[in-house]
Amino acid sequence: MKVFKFGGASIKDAKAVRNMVDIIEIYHQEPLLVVVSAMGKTTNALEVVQAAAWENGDWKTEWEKRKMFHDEMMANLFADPEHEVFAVVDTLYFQLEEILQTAWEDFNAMYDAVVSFGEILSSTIIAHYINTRGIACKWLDARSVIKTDERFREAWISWDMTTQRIKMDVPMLLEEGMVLTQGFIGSTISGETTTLAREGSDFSAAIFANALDAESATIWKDVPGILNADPKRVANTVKFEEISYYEAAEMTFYGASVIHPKTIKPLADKEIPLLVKSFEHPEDEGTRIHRGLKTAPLPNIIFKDNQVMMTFKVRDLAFLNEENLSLIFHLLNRFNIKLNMLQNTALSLTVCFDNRLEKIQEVKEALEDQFIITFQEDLQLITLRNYTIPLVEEYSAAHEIIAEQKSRSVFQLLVRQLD
Ligand SMILES: Nc1ncnc2c1ncn2[C@@H]1O[C@H](COP(=O)(O)OP(=O)(O)O)[C@@H](O)[C@H]1O
Ligand SMILES: N[C@@H](CC(=O)OP(=O)(O)O)C(=O)O
Repeated sequence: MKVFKFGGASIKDAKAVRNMVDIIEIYHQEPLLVVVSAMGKTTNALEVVQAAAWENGDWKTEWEKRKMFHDEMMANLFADPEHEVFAVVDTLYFQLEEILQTAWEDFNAMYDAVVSFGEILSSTIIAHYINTRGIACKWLDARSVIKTDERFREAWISWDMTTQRIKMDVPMLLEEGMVLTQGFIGSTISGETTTLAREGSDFSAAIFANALDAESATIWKDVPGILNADPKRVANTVKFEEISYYEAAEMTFYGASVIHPKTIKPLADKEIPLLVKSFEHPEDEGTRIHRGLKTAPLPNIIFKDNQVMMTFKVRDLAFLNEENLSLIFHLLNRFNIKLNMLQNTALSLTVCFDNRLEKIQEVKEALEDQFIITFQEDLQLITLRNYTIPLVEEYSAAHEIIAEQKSRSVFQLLVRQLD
């Protein structure tokens, strides 16, 4: 069996959804599980709705716009205005409005309950539409099989339970037709909705592929495959025909946003190839990520925006020893901060991480007694993997460099973010 994943860009309007189903039509004769994300920018919109509702502000204006977006999508896809999908989606709207009017104690739990509706709505509409195209399609609520802990907004998978449930439920459904489910969402043991962190639908596809021992997982994107850089930022990019799991894992770690970083491991563990293909040109080869390549890795350029650099300096002239370092790392881990670069001297440690709301304040409050803490925002991290000297010179000359670091294959420049 195969697993496909279609992200927000591939289902951003009715034309895109029709194109997605054209692709499915080619493959649905063999067992197929399809994971979808929310349509277009719905997740961003629902984040705004939820934040407004949390503050008892005006959530209705943005929500009405999102409802209209989905209504227009359905009007475009379903010729029959009496089609049952309209009533089903109305019920979902009603459920979400109830959630938005509930008094929540935990911001993150409320976030997951609300934002997950992006995927629930898209999968409901698309499953009905696929059926109208004469393809048998079973809708699966991913929350019934993807089980997680209670870290709302960035939940961790309970692997044993998830694998067991997928193995128990999905093969039966696949006997009746293709299965359509949601990326990004799961639930706790007690049934509360969780999400796997932004852009987590690629990871969901990898989880399903792993549990079902799929022959391959295909992620359909608006690019021809994995390129040596984001084509939105760099001209004349080159597509990789194939790369190793190792290369792909490193690229995503440093911030190549084409695939979610957690996607690679579940596939590599079972040696399931990952194909990244263009939904605009489905006949083209795309990029194949698999095991054991001997080819020399090519240079690639990766950008990470909105970085903060933080320096911890000892308060006396005692050196920054292992005990100090472990205290800092322990707290960074507790606040779920992933370091993108780090440097140390005898008296200080400098780290760089994604500048997310409240993180700087949390770290400062926790460690200010022990260290002098300074920080600088609005930075960009540029990672040049398998770099060449001319590439380093080109990027160094074009930016104001705040810090830099190099190893044998990776050159990192922390620079002031250009507008
Ligand atoms: N190395 C890269 N190769 C290809 N695309 C990249 C790369 N790095 C970043 N991207 C960006 O990833 C985008 C596709 O990912 P994303 O927008 O998350 O898709 P979706 O949300 O539809 O799953 C591309 O449009 C491109 O701008
Ligand atoms: N809809 C979620 C999950 C996701 O992965 O989306 P996409 O596949 O469009 O990146 C998000 O926007 O974060």
